Amino acid sequence: MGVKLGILGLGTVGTGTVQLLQDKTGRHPLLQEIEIYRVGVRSLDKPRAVELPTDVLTTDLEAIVNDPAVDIVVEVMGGLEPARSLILKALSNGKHVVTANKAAIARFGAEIFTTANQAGVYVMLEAAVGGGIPVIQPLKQSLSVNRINTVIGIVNGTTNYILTRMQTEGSNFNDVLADAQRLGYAEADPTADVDGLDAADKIAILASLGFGGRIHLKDIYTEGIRQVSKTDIAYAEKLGFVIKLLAIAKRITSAEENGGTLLRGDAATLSLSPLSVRVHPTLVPKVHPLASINGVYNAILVEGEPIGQVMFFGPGAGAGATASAVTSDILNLVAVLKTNTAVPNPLLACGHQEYCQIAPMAELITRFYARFLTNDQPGVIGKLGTCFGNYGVSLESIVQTGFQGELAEIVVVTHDVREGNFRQALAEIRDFEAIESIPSLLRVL
Ligand SMILES: NC(=O)c1ccc[n+]([C@@H]2O[C@H](COP(=O)([O-])OP(=O)(O)OC[C@H]3O[C@@H](n4cnc5c(N)ncnc54)[C@H](OP(=O)(O)O)[C@@H]3O)[C@@H](O)[C@H]2O)c1
Ligand SMILES: N[C@@H](CCO)C(=O)O
Ligand code: NA
Repeated sequence: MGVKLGILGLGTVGTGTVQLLQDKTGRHPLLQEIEIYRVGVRSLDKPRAVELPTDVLTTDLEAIVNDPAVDIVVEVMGGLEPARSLILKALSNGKHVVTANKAAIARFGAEIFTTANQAGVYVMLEAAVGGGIPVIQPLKQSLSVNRINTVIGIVNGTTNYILTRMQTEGSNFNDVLADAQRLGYAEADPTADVDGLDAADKIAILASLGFGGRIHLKDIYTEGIRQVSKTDIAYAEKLGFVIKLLAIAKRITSAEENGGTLLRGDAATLSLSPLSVRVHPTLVPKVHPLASINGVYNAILVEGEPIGQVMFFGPGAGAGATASAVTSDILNLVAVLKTNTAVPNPLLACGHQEYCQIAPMAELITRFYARFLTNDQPGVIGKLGTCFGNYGVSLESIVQTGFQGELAEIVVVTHDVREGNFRQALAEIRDFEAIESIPSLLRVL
């Protein structure tokens, strides 16, 4: 008997998934076991790129998740509701779920995984982060024995495309965004992408898997790329950096907490020490592996002990790539159904109960890049240096190369500093008579 799928949504990802399921030749033989039993959509009148028997397509999505014949529900409709309720209903009805919906998982993961565990079924979400890139299963399975220290990702293709074009063309954010929208690389409402919200959803999921606890989205510091200017991209270039929107989850070591030199903590300390989880544009040294990830591509760098660094790279979106992840999840579940074991596989299930402790941004130890517009007076650089010194902020470089009209432009890169100290220094500097404005402030990897 075949495994019956109820697919919710037949848009980009749903269509890609149906195409993959219908094109079995040369792929894994388990695909033969799968029947596309129902596909739920909003409108039956829309033209579709795939052919399905007439009784398969329906607008009654409730009926799909309540149908006893359906074994696996594939949620590729997106949005928060009714996606959340339909996932919960499917799980309560004893169906496994595959979803590509990072927004729903990042917000409702706690109730979704609790419901799945109570019902003894699995929620698979490989497509939710990094699209086609295998990163969820590697974190859950292949890397599970590692003590994860850092997960850093370029996890939003739209913003990486915009920043790459700004870099290569020397263009403004607004011009590139408008062009990206015209070409279909950015959505009409680009908020979730350009303001970093999509990346925050994704790093919440990755951090939860990497560090073994739940994450409150509200605890993630999130800054998008609207403020990144072509001036900063040009300065970064001169200083040996590119600007990327990074999503970062990092274990803060006890030594960092104490503001001291880095030491590797023991297991007990690591399990208790808080995380830094954040999304922001970042100056990345050109020699760093993430610096060369361009265009719509995504990459996720994981650093763990004992493995060291591993990087996952590939297409973070698109019909075929995302369908690859969705369909691999489906195959995993078909294998589970065929082996018919009553004992849940702890490497497939998500059993986190506790929430991770997230450190406030003021405690972050990082390098900073800052650009100042000042009146061109004697002693300004000296005063900046002295004020930073008073707050324990050590400067790695300070350059004054350009002018913006009458105003001199001074760019500073710091050594590692405590963010709180740096901001205290900046508050004082803002009041200097010679300082006109501080147009940019970016963290440096
Ligand atoms: N696109 C990508 O490359 C990509 C990559 C990774 C993850 N994802 C995730 O995958 C999910 C789907 O994305 P997508 O790009 O495929 O979206 P999409 O093209 O907008 O397709 C959404 C589909 O869901 C159906 N739908 C939506 N709301 C519905 C409702 N209330 N009732 C019935 N049907 C409804 C739509 O029906 P109609 O066709 O009748 O309108 C459509 O078929 C999202 O969670 C997204 O974040 C997408
Ligand atoms: N909007 C997302 C799509 C994949 O989640 C991006 O730009 O990467
Ligand atoms: Na993925």
